[in-house]
Amino acid sequence: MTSTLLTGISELVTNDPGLGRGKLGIVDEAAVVIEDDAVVWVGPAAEAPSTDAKHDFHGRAVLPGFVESHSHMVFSGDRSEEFAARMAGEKYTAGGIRGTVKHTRQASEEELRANMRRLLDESLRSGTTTVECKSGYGQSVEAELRSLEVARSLTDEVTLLAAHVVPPEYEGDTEEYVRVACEEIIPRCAPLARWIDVFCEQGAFDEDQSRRVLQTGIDHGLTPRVHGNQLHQGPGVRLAVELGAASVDHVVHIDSEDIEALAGSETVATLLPGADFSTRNAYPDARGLIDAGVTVALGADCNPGTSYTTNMPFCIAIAVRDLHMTADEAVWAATAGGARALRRDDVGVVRPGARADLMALDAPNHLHLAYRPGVPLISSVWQAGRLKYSASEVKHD
Ligand SMILES: N=CN[C@@H](CCC(=O)O)C(=O)O
Ligand SMILES: [Zn+2]
Repeated sequence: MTSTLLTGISELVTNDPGLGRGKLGIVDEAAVVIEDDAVVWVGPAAEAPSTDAKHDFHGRAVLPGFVESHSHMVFSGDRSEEFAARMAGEKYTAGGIRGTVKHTRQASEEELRANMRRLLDESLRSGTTTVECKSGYGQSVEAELRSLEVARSLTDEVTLLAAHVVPPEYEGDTEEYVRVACEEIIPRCAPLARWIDVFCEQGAFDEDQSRRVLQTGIDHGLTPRVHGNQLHQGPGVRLAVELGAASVDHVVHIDSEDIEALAGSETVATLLPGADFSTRNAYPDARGLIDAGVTVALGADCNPGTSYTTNMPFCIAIAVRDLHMTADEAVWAATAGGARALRRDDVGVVRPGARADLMALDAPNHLHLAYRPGVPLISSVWQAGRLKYSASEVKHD
């Protein structure tokens, strides 16, 4: 077993208040020792133990890799025209998902896998080392099975989004599609997933239909997560809390009772500001949620309809500028918050025993993630103890 000392760290974000300052557990002039895929030591560089090898970050800030707890990366097709129409004044509706269902059903498994791999590589280059991925653009037994096979070949965090939209063959008969989802899709697909999700929204699935889908998933061993309150005030948040969901995601159109329900629960509120940006939706009341004691995660929500970005630093910048989160809150939400939303304690933190998922910034501290929006600050990314990405240098001839 080779031990490697990571040193030259101007500021280390550990997300463990027992290791350093504040909620981010910051250690200045820090070092980290990794062995195989795990962190084995964290502390001030001056106290670092001797190791077999050494890597110098030359004064960069180092953080845990981002934990993306909400993505839809198994799809085919392009909806740039829909985006352009929205920017020209059209409203986003759940119906746009059907176009992606059509293309995804027509694509080969290899095409779907190549597309997801491309998006995962893109995520990694912007610092993301853990990615949850949903099905939901198949909406038939065969197409959902294929989507889940693709997702689980590339990530451990796989979600069966059995009810994302009513597919064209059941148009006008949502009840019949919910029956198919509960009696056919979920029983066949559940062994391939960890989570069950539903789009609880006007134009998608109502409270009762969403409850049946989630409960069927629970009966088949899956843990619920919910798309709720994205486009309208509705029952999503309260349903998520009632069923003990790990997370309710979007939570834009909420009231004080929703906040109260979340504050007294184990359900994380996952904010997806990239989707609100690209749909010209309102932004969620992050301050109201955080100040009430709700655990908040940030996700990029990569999907072809509402948020075709994998870039967590972009979401952090919006969260700070427009959701009025502090940079510390936004960085925590994109790392430890995402881990909470996935009920994981081995990622989103840098402490002994955690998986060695780290990123170095071309910056002296984490504030630069919000302070320098749009700038590719990610200098290198380590996943499970291996250097997976290193930014190339500009050539000066
Ligand atoms: N809101 C539902 N699902 C996706 C959008 C899917 C789509 O438009 O293709 C989301 O998280 O924003
Ligand atoms: Zn989504």
